[in-house]
Amino acid sequence: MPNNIKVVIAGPRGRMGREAVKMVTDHDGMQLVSVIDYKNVGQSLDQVEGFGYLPESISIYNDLDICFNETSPDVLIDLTTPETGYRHTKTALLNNVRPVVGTTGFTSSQLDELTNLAEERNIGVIIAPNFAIGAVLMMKFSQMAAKYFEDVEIIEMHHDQKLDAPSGTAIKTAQMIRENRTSKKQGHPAEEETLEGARGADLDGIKIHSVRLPGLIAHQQVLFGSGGQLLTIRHDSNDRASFMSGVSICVETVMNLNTLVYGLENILD
Ligand SMILES: NC(=O)C1=CN([C@@H]2O[C@H](COP(=O)(O)OP(=O)(O)OC[C@H]3O[C@@H](n4cnc5c(N)ncnc54)[C@H](OP(=O)(O)O)[C@@H]3O)[C@@H](O)[C@H]2O)C=CC1
Ligand SMILES: O=C(O)C1=N[C@H](C(=O)O)C[C@H](O)C1
Repeated sequence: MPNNIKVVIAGPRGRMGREAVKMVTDHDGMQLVSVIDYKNVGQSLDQVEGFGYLPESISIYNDLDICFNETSPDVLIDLTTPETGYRHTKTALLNNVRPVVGTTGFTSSQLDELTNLAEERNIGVIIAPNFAIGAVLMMKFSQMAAKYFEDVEIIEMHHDQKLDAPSGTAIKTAQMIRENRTSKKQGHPAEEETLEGARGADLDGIKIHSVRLPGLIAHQQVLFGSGGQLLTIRHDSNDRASFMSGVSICVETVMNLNTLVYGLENILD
Protein backbone atom coordinates (compact mmCIF):
# COMPACT_ATOMS: atom_id res chain seq x y z
CA MET A 1 0.00 0.00 0.00
CA PRO A 2 1.43 3.43 -0.85
CA ASN A 3 2.44 5.80 1.91
CA ASN A 4 -0.50 8.04 1.17
CA ILE A 5 -2.88 8.64 4.11
CA LYS A 6 -1.72 11.81 5.84
CA VAL A 7 -2.53 11.66 9.54
CA VAL A 8 -2.59 14.20 12.38
CA ILE A 9 -2.83 12.93 15.97
CA ALA A 10 -4.38 14.92 18.84
CA GLY A 11 -3.18 13.94 22.31
CA PRO A 12 0.23 12.53 21.28
CA ARG A 13 1.69 12.59 24.82
CA GLY A 14 -1.18 10.54 26.22
CA ARG A 15 -1.30 6.81 26.96
CA MET A 16 -3.21 6.10 23.74
CA GLY A 17 -1.66 8.93 21.74
CA ARG A 18 1.85 7.55 22.18
CA GLU A 19 0.78 4.14 20.87
CA ALA A 20 -0.99 5.81 17.95
CA VAL A 21 2.14 7.83 17.07
CA LYS A 22 4.07 4.56 17.02
CA MET A 23 1.43 2.76 14.96
CA VAL A 24 1.17 5.51 12.33
CA THR A 25 4.92 6.05 11.96
CA ASP A 26 5.46 2.28 11.58
CA HIS A 27 2.62 1.90 9.04
CA ASP A 28 3.60 1.73 5.35
CA GLY A 29 0.30 3.20 4.18
CA MET A 30 0.24 6.20 6.54
CA GLN A 31 2.30 9.32 7.10
CA LEU A 32 2.24 11.29 10.35
CA VAL A 33 2.24 14.94 9.24
CA SER A 34 1.61 16.80 12.52
CA VAL A 35 0.29 16.50 16.07
CA ILE A 36 -2.11 18.62 18.14
CA ASP A 37 -1.23 19.46 21.73
CA TYR A 38 -1.31 22.46 23.98
CA LYS A 39 2.16 21.83 25.38
CA ASN A 40 5.46 22.17 23.47
CA VAL A 41 3.67 24.10 20.70
CA GLY A 42 6.01 25.23 17.92
CA GLN A 43 8.52 22.51 18.76
CA SER A 44 8.88 19.26 16.92
CA LEU A 45 7.71 16.05 18.56
CA ASP A 46 11.16 14.47 18.50
CA GLN A 47 12.33 17.22 20.90
CA VAL A 48 9.72 16.10 23.43
CA GLU A 49 10.89 13.56 25.98
CA GLY A 50 9.89 10.05 24.97
CA PHE A 51 9.54 10.71 21.25
CA GLY A 52 13.21 10.68 20.27
CA TYR A 53 12.80 7.62 18.07
CA LEU A 54 10.66 9.42 15.49
CA PRO A 55 12.22 9.15 12.03
CA GLU A 56 11.52 12.76 11.06
CA SER A 57 10.51 15.90 12.89
CA ILE A 58 6.77 16.34 13.31
CA SER A 59 5.48 19.81 14.21
CA ILE A 60 3.30 20.41 17.26
CA TYR A 61 0.28 22.68 16.80
CA ASN A 62 -2.38 23.98 19.15
CA ASP A 63 -4.58 25.73 16.59
CA LEU A 64 -6.34 23.17 14.38
CA ASP A 65 -7.09 25.57 11.54
CA ILE A 66 -3.41 26.51 11.21
CA CYS A 67 -2.37 22.86 11.55
CA PHE A 68 -4.78 21.73 8.83
CA ASN A 69 -3.81 24.61 6.58
CA GLU A 70 -0.06 24.02 6.91
CA THR A 71 0.07 20.20 6.94
CA SER A 72 -3.04 19.15 4.89
CA PRO A 73 -3.93 15.93 6.76
CA ASP A 74 -6.53 13.49 5.41
CA VAL A 75 -7.39 12.04 8.82
CA LEU A 76 -7.42 13.31 12.41
CA ILE A 77 -6.99 10.66 15.13
CA ASP A 78 -8.36 12.13 18.36
CA LEU A 79 -7.32 10.62 21.70
CA THR A 80 -7.81 13.47 24.14
CA THR A 81 -10.63 14.35 26.55
CA PRO A 82 -14.41 14.50 26.00
CA GLU A 83 -14.63 18.30 25.69
CA THR A 84 -11.53 18.67 23.53
CA GLY A 85 -12.35 15.64 21.40
CA TYR A 86 -15.78 17.00 20.57
CA ARG A 87 -14.36 20.40 19.60
CA HIS A 88 -11.61 18.79 17.49
CA THR A 89 -14.07 16.52 15.69
CA LYS A 90 -16.29 19.45 14.76
CA THR A 91 -13.37 21.57 13.54
CA ALA A 92 -12.00 18.67 11.51
CA LEU A 93 -15.34 18.12 9.77
CA LEU A 94 -15.59 21.83 8.97
CA ASN A 95 -12.12 21.60 7.38
CA ASN A 96 -12.84 18.41 5.39
CA VAL A 97 -10.45 16.36 7.54
CA ARG A 98 -11.86 12.93 8.38
CA PRO A 99 -11.94 12.24 12.13
CA VAL A 100 -11.22 8.85 13.73
CA VAL A 101 -12.24 9.38 17.32
CA GLY A 102 -11.28 7.10 20.19
CA THR A 103 -12.05 9.72 22.81
CA THR A 104 -15.04 8.67 24.91
CA GLY A 105 -17.54 10.63 27.00
CA PHE A 106 -19.50 12.40 24.24
CA THR A 107 -23.17 13.02 25.11
CA SER A 108 -25.90 11.66 22.85
CA SER A 109 -26.78 15.18 21.73
CA GLN A 110 -23.13 15.76 20.75
CA LEU A 111 -23.18 12.49 18.79
CA ASP A 112 -26.39 13.59 17.03
CA GLU A 113 -24.88 16.96 16.20
CA LEU A 114 -21.75 15.35 14.74
CA THR A 115 -23.89 12.88 12.76
CA ASN A 116 -25.78 15.79 11.20
CA LEU A 117 -22.62 17.77 10.52
CA ALA A 118 -20.97 14.76 8.79
CA GLU A 119 -24.05 14.33 6.62
CA GLU A 120 -24.15 18.04 5.79
CA ARG A 121 -20.46 18.05 4.89
CA ASN A 122 -20.73 14.66 3.12
CA ILE A 123 -17.60 13.49 4.92
CA GLY A 124 -16.72 10.33 6.86
CA VAL A 125 -16.11 10.12 10.59
CA ILE A 126 -15.66 7.07 12.81
CA ILE A 127 -16.30 7.30 16.54
CA ALA A 128 -15.25 4.02 18.13
CA PRO A 129 -15.68 3.67 21.91
CA ASN A 130 -13.37 0.65 21.75
CA PHE A 131 -10.79 -0.14 19.05
CA ALA A 132 -9.88 -3.61 20.42
CA ILE A 133 -11.22 -6.39 18.20
CA GLY A 134 -11.74 -8.59 21.28
CA ALA A 135 -13.87 -5.91 22.91
CA VAL A 136 -15.99 -5.62 19.78
CA LEU A 137 -16.53 -9.40 19.89
CA MET A 138 -17.46 -9.15 23.58
CA MET A 139 -20.10 -6.57 22.66
CA LYS A 140 -21.42 -8.61 19.76
CA PHE A 141 -21.53 -11.85 21.81
CA SER A 142 -23.39 -9.95 24.53
CA GLN A 143 -25.87 -8.67 21.98
CA MET A 144 -26.41 -12.27 20.79
CA ALA A 145 -26.83 -13.55 24.35
CA ALA A 146 -29.40 -10.86 25.15
CA LYS A 147 -31.87 -12.60 22.87
CA TYR A 148 -31.92 -15.55 25.28
CA PHE A 149 -31.08 -13.86 28.61
CA GLU A 150 -33.05 -10.76 29.55
CA ASP A 151 -31.33 -10.38 32.95
CA VAL A 152 -28.02 -8.64 32.53
CA GLU A 153 -25.63 -6.33 34.37
CA ILE A 154 -22.33 -4.83 33.18
CA ILE A 155 -19.19 -4.34 35.26
CA GLU A 156 -16.48 -2.22 33.66
CA MET A 157 -13.07 -1.82 35.31
CA HIS A 158 -10.49 0.80 34.39
CA HIS A 159 -7.34 2.54 35.62
CA ASP A 160 -8.01 5.40 38.02
CA GLN A 161 -6.86 8.16 35.62
CA LYS A 162 -9.95 7.71 33.48
CA LEU A 163 -12.12 10.86 33.28
CA ASP A 164 -15.48 9.47 32.12
CA ALA A 165 -17.80 6.98 33.81
CA PRO A 166 -19.32 4.76 32.73
CA SER A 167 -16.86 3.87 29.98
CA GLY A 168 -17.79 4.42 26.34
CA THR A 169 -17.54 0.66 25.87
CA ALA A 170 -20.05 -0.07 28.63
CA ILE A 171 -22.53 2.43 27.18
CA LYS A 172 -22.11 0.96 23.68
CA THR A 173 -22.50 -2.58 25.06
CA ALA A 174 -25.74 -1.65 26.81
CA GLN A 175 -27.02 0.04 23.65
CA MET A 176 -26.27 -3.08 21.59
CA ILE A 177 -27.85 -5.38 24.20
CA ARG A 178 -30.93 -3.15 24.29
CA GLU A 179 -31.53 -3.87 20.59
CA ASN A 180 -32.05 -7.59 21.33
CA ARG A 181 -33.43 -7.55 24.87
CA THR A 182 -36.98 -7.44 26.10
CA SER A 183 -37.06 -4.18 28.01
CA LYS A 184 -36.77 -4.73 31.77
CA LYS A 185 -35.56 -2.80 34.82
CA GLN A 186 -32.94 -5.05 36.40
CA GLY A 187 -33.41 -5.95 40.06
CA HIS A 188 -36.42 -6.25 42.34
CA PRO A 189 -39.22 -3.81 41.38
CA ALA A 190 -39.35 -2.58 44.97
CA GLU A 191 -35.59 -2.39 45.59
CA GLU A 192 -34.25 0.72 47.30
CA GLU A 193 -30.71 2.01 47.58
CA THR A 194 -29.74 2.57 51.20
CA LEU A 195 -26.49 4.06 49.92
CA GLU A 196 -26.82 6.20 46.78
CA GLY A 197 -25.25 4.64 43.70
CA ALA A 198 -25.24 1.11 45.10
CA ARG A 199 -27.09 -0.26 42.08
CA GLY A 200 -24.91 1.57 39.55
CA ALA A 201 -25.89 3.58 36.48
CA ASP A 202 -29.00 2.66 34.52
CA LEU A 203 -29.32 2.54 30.75
CA ASP A 204 -32.87 1.45 29.90
CA GLY A 205 -32.95 -0.83 32.95
CA ILE A 206 -29.48 -2.30 32.31
CA LYS A 207 -27.22 -1.64 35.30
CA ILE A 208 -23.64 -0.51 34.70
CA HIS A 209 -21.06 -0.62 37.51
CA SER A 210 -17.76 1.28 37.15
CA VAL A 211 -14.62 0.26 39.04
CA ARG A 212 -11.54 2.56 39.04
CA LEU A 213 -8.27 1.25 40.45
CA PRO A 214 -4.55 1.65 39.82
CA GLY A 215 -3.20 -1.56 38.30
CA LEU A 216 -6.12 -1.92 35.92
CA ILE A 217 -6.05 -0.92 32.23
CA ALA A 218 -9.40 -1.66 30.50
CA HIS A 219 -11.63 -4.61 31.40
CA GLN A 220 -15.30 -5.43 31.18
CA GLN A 221 -17.54 -8.30 32.06
CA VAL A 222 -21.14 -8.72 31.02
CA LEU A 223 -23.11 -11.01 33.32
CA PHE A 224 -26.25 -12.76 32.16
CA GLY A 225 -28.27 -14.56 34.83
CA SER A 226 -31.03 -17.08 34.46
CA GLY A 227 -32.53 -19.84 36.64
CA GLY A 228 -29.57 -21.95 37.81
CA GLN A 229 -27.01 -20.53 35.38
CA LEU A 230 -24.73 -17.55 34.88
CA LEU A 231 -23.09 -16.59 31.59
CA THR A 232 -20.08 -14.25 31.90
CA ILE A 233 -18.61 -12.62 28.80
CA ARG A 234 -15.35 -10.87 29.61
CA HIS A 235 -12.69 -8.91 27.76
CA ASP A 236 -9.36 -7.59 29.07
CA SER A 237 -7.03 -5.10 27.44
CA ASN A 238 -3.75 -5.58 29.30
CA ASP A 239 -1.74 -3.38 26.92
CA ARG A 240 -2.84 -0.34 24.87
CA ALA A 241 -1.26 -1.96 21.82
CA SER A 242 -4.49 -4.02 21.78
CA PHE A 243 -6.33 -0.98 20.40
CA MET A 244 -4.01 -0.19 17.50
CA SER A 245 -5.15 -2.65 14.81
CA GLY A 246 -8.63 -1.15 15.23
CA VAL A 247 -7.27 2.39 14.90
CA SER A 248 -5.45 1.36 11.73
CA ILE A 249 -8.59 -0.21 10.21
CA CYS A 250 -10.57 2.94 11.02
CA VAL A 251 -8.01 5.27 9.40
CA GLU A 252 -8.11 3.21 6.20
CA THR A 253 -11.91 2.85 6.21
CA VAL A 254 -12.81 6.45 7.00
CA MET A 255 -11.21 7.51 3.71
CA ASN A 256 -14.12 5.83 1.89
CA LEU A 257 -17.00 6.97 4.11
CA ASN A 258 -19.28 9.96 3.80
CA THR A 259 -21.32 9.60 7.00
CA LEU A 260 -20.67 9.13 10.72
CA VAL A 261 -20.15 5.55 11.90
CA TYR A 262 -20.45 4.95 15.66
CA GLY A 263 -18.73 1.70 16.66
CA LEU A 264 -16.02 -0.44 15.10
CA GLU A 265 -18.48 -3.35 14.78
CA ASN A 266 -20.20 -1.45 11.97
CA ILE A 267 -17.15 -1.53 9.70
CA LEU A 268 -15.76 -5.01 10.42
CA ASP A 269 -16.75 -7.89 8.10
N1 LIG B 1 -11.57 3.94 21.76
C1 LIG B 1 -10.68 3.24 22.43
O1 LIG B 1 -10.40 2.08 22.11
C2 LIG B 1 -9.98 3.85 23.58
C3 LIG B 1 -10.34 5.08 23.98
N2 LIG B 1 -9.72 5.68 25.01
C4 LIG B 1 -10.13 7.04 25.26
O2 LIG B 1 -9.14 7.89 24.67
C5 LIG B 1 -9.02 9.09 25.44
C6 LIG B 1 -7.56 9.26 25.85
O3 LIG B 1 -7.23 8.24 26.74
P1 LIG B 1 -5.76 8.15 27.39
O4 LIG B 1 -4.74 8.16 26.31
O5 LIG B 1 -5.80 7.05 28.36
O6 LIG B 1 -5.73 9.54 28.18
P2 LIG B 1 -4.46 10.44 28.56
O7 LIG B 1 -4.91 11.36 29.65
O8 LIG B 1 -3.27 9.59 28.79
O9 LIG B 1 -4.20 11.27 27.22
C7 LIG B 1 -4.98 12.36 26.81
C8 LIG B 1 -4.02 13.37 26.24
O10 LIG B 1 -4.74 14.45 25.66
C9 LIG B 1 -4.06 15.63 26.03
N3 LIG B 1 -4.95 16.77 25.88
C10 LIG B 1 -5.85 17.26 26.77
N4 LIG B 1 -6.41 18.37 26.27
C11 LIG B 1 -5.84 18.58 25.07
C12 LIG B 1 -5.97 19.58 24.08
N5 LIG B 1 -6.80 20.63 24.24
N6 LIG B 1 -5.24 19.48 22.94
C13 LIG B 1 -4.40 18.46 22.76
N7 LIG B 1 -4.18 17.48 23.68
C14 LIG B 1 -4.92 17.56 24.82
C15 LIG B 1 -3.62 15.39 27.45
O11 LIG B 1 -2.62 16.29 27.87
P3 LIG B 1 -2.44 16.61 29.47
O12 LIG B 1 -2.39 15.27 30.14
O13 LIG B 1 -1.18 17.39 29.56
O14 LIG B 1 -3.67 17.39 29.85
C16 LIG B 1 -3.10 13.97 27.31
O15 LIG B 1 -1.76 13.95 26.83
C17 LIG B 1 -10.01 8.95 26.60
O16 LIG B 1 -11.21 9.57 26.26
C18 LIG B 1 -10.22 7.45 26.71
O17 LIG B 1 -11.46 7.12 27.26
C19 LIG B 1 -8.72 5.08 25.70
C20 LIG B 1 -8.34 3.82 25.38
C21 LIG B 1 -8.94 3.09 24.29
O1 LIG C 1 -10.02 5.27 29.13
C1 LIG C 1 -9.66 4.12 28.78
O2 LIG C 1 -8.61 3.61 29.16
C2 LIG C 1 -10.53 3.40 27.86
N1 LIG C 1 -11.56 4.01 27.37
C3 LIG C 1 -12.49 3.48 26.43
C4 LIG C 1 -13.87 3.44 27.05
O3 LIG C 1 -14.27 4.40 27.72
O4 LIG C 1 -14.58 2.46 26.82
C5 LIG C 1 -12.03 2.18 25.83
C6 LIG C 1 -11.28 1.28 26.76
O5 LIG C 1 -12.19 0.74 27.66
C7 LIG C 1 -10.16 2.03 27.47
